[in-house]
Amino acid sequence: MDTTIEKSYSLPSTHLLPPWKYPLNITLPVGTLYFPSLDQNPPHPSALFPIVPPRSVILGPLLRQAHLLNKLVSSQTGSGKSATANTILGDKVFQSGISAQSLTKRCQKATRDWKGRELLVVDTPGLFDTKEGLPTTCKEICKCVLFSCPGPHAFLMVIPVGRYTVLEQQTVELIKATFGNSVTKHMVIVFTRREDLEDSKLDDYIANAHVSLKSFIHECGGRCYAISNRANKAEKEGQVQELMELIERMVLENARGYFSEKIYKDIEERLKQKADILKKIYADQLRNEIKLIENDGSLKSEEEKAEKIQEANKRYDEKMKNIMEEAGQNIFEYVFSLVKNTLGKIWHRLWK
Ligand SMILES: Nc1nc2c(ncn2[C@@H]2O[C@H](COP(=O)(O)OP(=O)(O)OP(=O)(O)O)[C@@H](O)[C@H]2O)c(=O)[nH]1
Repeated sequence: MDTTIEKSYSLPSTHLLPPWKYPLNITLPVGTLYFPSLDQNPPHPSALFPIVPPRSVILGPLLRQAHLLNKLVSSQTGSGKSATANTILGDKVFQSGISAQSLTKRCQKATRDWKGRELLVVDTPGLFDTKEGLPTTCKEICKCVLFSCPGPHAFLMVIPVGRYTVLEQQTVELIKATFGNSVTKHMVIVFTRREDLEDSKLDDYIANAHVSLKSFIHECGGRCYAISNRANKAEKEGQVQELMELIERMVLENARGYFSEKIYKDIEERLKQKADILKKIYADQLRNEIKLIENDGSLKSEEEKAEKIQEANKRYDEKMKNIMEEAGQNIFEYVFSLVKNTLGKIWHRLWK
């Protein structure tokens, strides 16, 4: 299985994928799957397939609340976002474990080849963590947004079985404030610690759940799934299959669309514009460089010139390979101000 991870900030390479590839993005605590629309021009790689599969899932550490949980629920650790991401990725890619503090410090993404599809999972750290503060939280959300641009197919809200406190409710409020209310149309609730249900069914658990959880499930169109990240490998793969089927149904219900509201809206366009400008700059640079080499009197033989030109072409190719990442870095401040403006309005109200 091909699993890769990038811990530092970089953009997903979806724009550069050959047409036969279609990645799936996942974000943990809130996971998101999105399908590109078929009339996209040029069509998104995944739009080229008759049955459009989820392209990206963000398995949602969109919200990390470890410090708050520590206040209210002693010895409470993470909800299992990284563990769920690892289950989906089929490998221990992200750090997961018992800790009084959030283990995941930075937004990170990893991809997996799953049944011929590229699955992109975004794991975010301490988001909405007041200990980190608003600027750090905004920065991590920005990375998450850029990782999953032009928008994820699904947000996976990861909650352990037996827990739905005021913290989870606040988290949901924050997600909605950041991404817009329609985010729930792209949301699946993933209950971790499925084994704690023992002989009970998830339906029975939900039937007896607190009204606030029932209402949240209803908002998410009844989409929920119980997962055990402690299951053996074969069982985990079976769970991933079921979860993906659920996500695919949701994506089809959403007219195969990925989540592209609010903050995602013009980011894709800006990314493209910035990338086009950079492409032009680098193409001009290459042309000038080649001209200088051709007219360089100190280079005696044609072989010498050809070698220099080849080197210049190589440098150009390298820049082109990283063009989307560079474009993302260029618009980072813009995305940051978008997120900060939105989140700043509710941050102090929710976390006071
Ligand atoms: N029994 C059981 N334990 C689980 C399950 N999922 C996660 N865990 C455990 O719960 C603990 C926390 O899981 P993480 O994946 O680190 O949780 P997280 O939400 O990413 O946590 P932070 O990154 O610290 O915020 C770890 O010890 C996991 O092994 C599950 O389905 N069953």
